[in-house]
Amino acid sequence: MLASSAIFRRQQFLIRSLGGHSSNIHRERMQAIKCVSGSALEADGQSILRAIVPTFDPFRYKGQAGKVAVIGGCREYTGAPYFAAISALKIGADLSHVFCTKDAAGVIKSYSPELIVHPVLEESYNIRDDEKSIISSKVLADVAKWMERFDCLVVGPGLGRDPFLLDCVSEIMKHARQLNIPIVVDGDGLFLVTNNLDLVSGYPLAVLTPNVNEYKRLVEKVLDCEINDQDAPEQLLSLARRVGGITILRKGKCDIISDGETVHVVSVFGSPRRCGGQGDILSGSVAIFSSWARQQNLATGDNLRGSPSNPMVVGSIAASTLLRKAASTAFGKKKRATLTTDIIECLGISLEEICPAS
Ligand SMILES: NC(=O)C1=CN([C@@H]2O[C@H](COP(=O)(O)OP(=O)(O)OC[C@H]3O[C@@H](n4cnc5c(N)ncnc54)[C@H](OP(=O)(O)O)[C@@H]3O)[C@@H](O)[C@H]2O)[C@@H](O)CC1
Ligand SMILES: Nc1ncnc2c1ncn2[C@@H]1O[C@H](COP(=O)(O)OP(=O)(O)OP(=O)(O)O)[C@@H](O)[C@H]1O
Ligand SMILES: [Mg+2]
Repeated sequence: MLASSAIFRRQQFLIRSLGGHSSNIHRERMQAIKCVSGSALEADGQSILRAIVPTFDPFRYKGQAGKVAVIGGCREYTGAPYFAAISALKIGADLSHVFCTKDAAGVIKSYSPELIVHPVLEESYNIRDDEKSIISSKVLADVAKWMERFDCLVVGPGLGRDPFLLDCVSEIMKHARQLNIPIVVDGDGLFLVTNNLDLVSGYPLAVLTPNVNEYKRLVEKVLDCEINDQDAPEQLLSLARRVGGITILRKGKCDIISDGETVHVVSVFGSPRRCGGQGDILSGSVAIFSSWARQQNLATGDNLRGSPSNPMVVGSIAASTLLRKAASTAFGKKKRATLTTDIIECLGISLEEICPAS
């Protein structure tokens, strides 16, 4: 049974209690939220993982376990899109694509023959002003012809901040949204979205995965205030509501997840190493887990019993739980030498310990 129902009802009550009043009662409720952070708000990530990971079935064909695409990878950053895309595969996706710049494509291909790499994005330095309009249309067409096949896009790992490239990515996001394709936004995708909130506002299939820095920019832009660590769940709830009920996974010592309706915390200990790339593993993981949660909802026409009703929230909890377990296992083996690739190598065994393949 997922997420002990008494705890879940209690947290639903606490969240419903957040009404934006400034009364003493409201203050007390805020205190209650603070106190339950890490207890009643703690998600039962392992049960959620067991509920959404598909069983092996000889009648399933390639693609049914998930097809994801990462939009990212430029001259500077080739590791981030690789980490996101390979993590989705290692968890169990059937196909993982990367749409990146021409400079990055050869490098990313050389990391892994498993990834399908499309060298379609362009940066300003490579094109003339009079070419921009035609190239922008071509970039969108090159991605759009694949789009309907994907169960989820991850926008942003290693994308860079070139203005022309980001304009093209905005068009890609608008197209994905028209087709109702879920979008996980991370890294430089968050830079883009924070300055263009309409790209995700009111889209229930969007998940933002900000780190401390990215969250600060988002809070300042949307709520026009500073980060409030005392009332972190409450602030995240307000933020997710303000952006129209999208899901936000705030990364940090505890990962906090909200869609403006519920708040969940994943605080199981991961690793003390803070090497770059762990957030990229997370974004690729959210993509595949939320796809599986969505598939289950669509197949059964129902929510997973006892778990949050929003598949994007379910996928975020699952991803955070697995990443932390894999990071802990990798650190147990490699200690100070633990790197992101070591954590990726531990994704499979960590998932196996929670939900065995047979
Ligand atoms: N191998 C690769 O290819 C990887 C590529 N990556 C890609 O890089 C791109 C940019 O992503 P990002 O994470 O470096 O950008 P952002 O969050 O703006 O940080 C920038 C700077 O802000 C600071 N800072 C950070 N945290 C802070 C804190 N808590 N509190 C205070 N300050 C803090 C810190 O700078 P410092 O102050 O230490 O000099 C940090 O360096 C993006 O595309 C991403 O996907 C990564 O995925 C890694 C692996
Ligand atoms: N202080 C911390 N203690 C424990 N775990 C943490 C801490 N900060 C982050 N994490 C974990 O590391 C994961 C990645 O978060 P992080 O803040 O490093 O993302 P990021 O900065 O976007 O990473 P990347 O280098 O890939 O861009 C999160 O899911 C979280 O579980
Ligand atoms: Mg990041």
